[in-house]
Amino acid sequence: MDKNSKIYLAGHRGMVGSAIWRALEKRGYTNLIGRTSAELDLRNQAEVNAFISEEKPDVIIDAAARVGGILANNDHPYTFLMENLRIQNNLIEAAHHLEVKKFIFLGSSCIYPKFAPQPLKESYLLTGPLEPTNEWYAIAKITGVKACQSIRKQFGKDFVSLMPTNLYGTHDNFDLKTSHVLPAMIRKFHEAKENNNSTVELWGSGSPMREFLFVDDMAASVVFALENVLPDHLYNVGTGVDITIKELAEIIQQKVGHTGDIAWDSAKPDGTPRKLMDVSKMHDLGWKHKVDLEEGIEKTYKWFLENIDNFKQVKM
Ligand SMILES: NC(=O)C1=CN([C@@H]2O[C@H](COP(=O)(O)OP(=O)(O)OC[C@H]3O[C@@H](n4cnc5c(N)ncnc54)[C@H](OP(=O)(O)O)[C@@H]3O)[C@@H](O)[C@H]2O)C=CC1
Ligand SMILES: C[C@H]1O[C@H](OP(=O)(O)OP(=O)(O)OC[C@H]2O[C@@H](n3cnc4c(=O)[nH]c(N)nc43)[C@H](O)[C@@H]2O)[C@@H](O)[C@@H](O)C1=O
Repeated sequence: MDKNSKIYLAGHRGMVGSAIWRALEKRGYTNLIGRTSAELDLRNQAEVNAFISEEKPDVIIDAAARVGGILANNDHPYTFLMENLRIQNNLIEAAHHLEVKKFIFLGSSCIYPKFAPQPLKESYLLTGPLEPTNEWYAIAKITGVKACQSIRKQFGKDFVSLMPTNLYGTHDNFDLKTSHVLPAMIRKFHEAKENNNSTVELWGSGSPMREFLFVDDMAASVVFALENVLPDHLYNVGTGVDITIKELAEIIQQKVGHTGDIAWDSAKPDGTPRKLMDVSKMHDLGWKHKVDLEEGIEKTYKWFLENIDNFKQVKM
């Protein structure tokens, strides 16, 4: 990939988008473009078409989406289904008409069936029912995967989908109503420590298992997909290692230095029992994560402390 290629990074201010932007700059890419949602609402097809036909990017990376943790997904099914369909359809269609050289779509591990064998292979897609707490978001993401696959099949274009496992890291969402579990735990344990070690309330039973990938490793996988023609349309991106939510809580509690109790709120959903990725396809091509969970949590907690006064507000 030519370092002067014009790359439009949709969602460049998000947790993942900002990490991809940093990774591309570090790698020497000089012609990056990004727009905030206030500047360009990707749900609006006319705005997207006008922007893409004016800018004519060589590459589009789609890291823009309506994103949230288990409760936000469960409580706002229409928003997660329709906003994601609109954003990705507008980008994919505009990219197809413009004849971009490459399109990279980011999905999520929740596309796989709730009770699929573990670890999850890419071939398990559409082999069983989805996890109900995020089936709406998952259906939007599956549609994105299929749109990219169909463009490859019908027109031979280089559209590729990466399916990240649960991500976390710098620029994460620490809003407790909409965040994912890892940033929520950092904030809850930190605030409880500041509050003289009061009890921390966490959701569900603590027994579900999750796999966590640090966001800079995710960004490296996107750069890898940009710089290589991947032979297939769909690739899992993760560490291949998972832990229980209870074990995660114990690690974060210790890193943050909280010594109080944990209470598990059984009125909140557990979600899928397990969704460990089989990452052998990406490993075989040469990408592998570098940051282990403990190091990633330390980096994220450091960023949390440095940015405690400016967290993003997420409106649902
Ligand atoms: N976080 C995670 O654990 C996981 C994330 N993913 C996927 O990774 C991608 C990035 O997620 P992440 O960085 O965590 O999410 P964030 O919420 O941090 O960022 C989302 C980005 O999307 C942009 N966006 C949202 N709606 C619109 C819109 N209508 N018009 C224009 N831009 C919009 C936002 O722009 P702005 O800031 O300008 O409003 C923001 O930059 C998504 O596709 C997500 O599904 C997959 C698996 C796990
Ligand atoms: C990336 C992925 O993210 C979402 O799926 P999820 O993995 O279930 O999301 P989560 O990170 O919010 O929760 C993981 C586990 O952790 C438990 N948990 C405990 N205590 C808190 C807590 O305080 N906050 C949150 N959010 N969860 C908590 C929680 O009950 C659950 O058992 C999808 O909707 C979808 O968006 C998607 O693809």
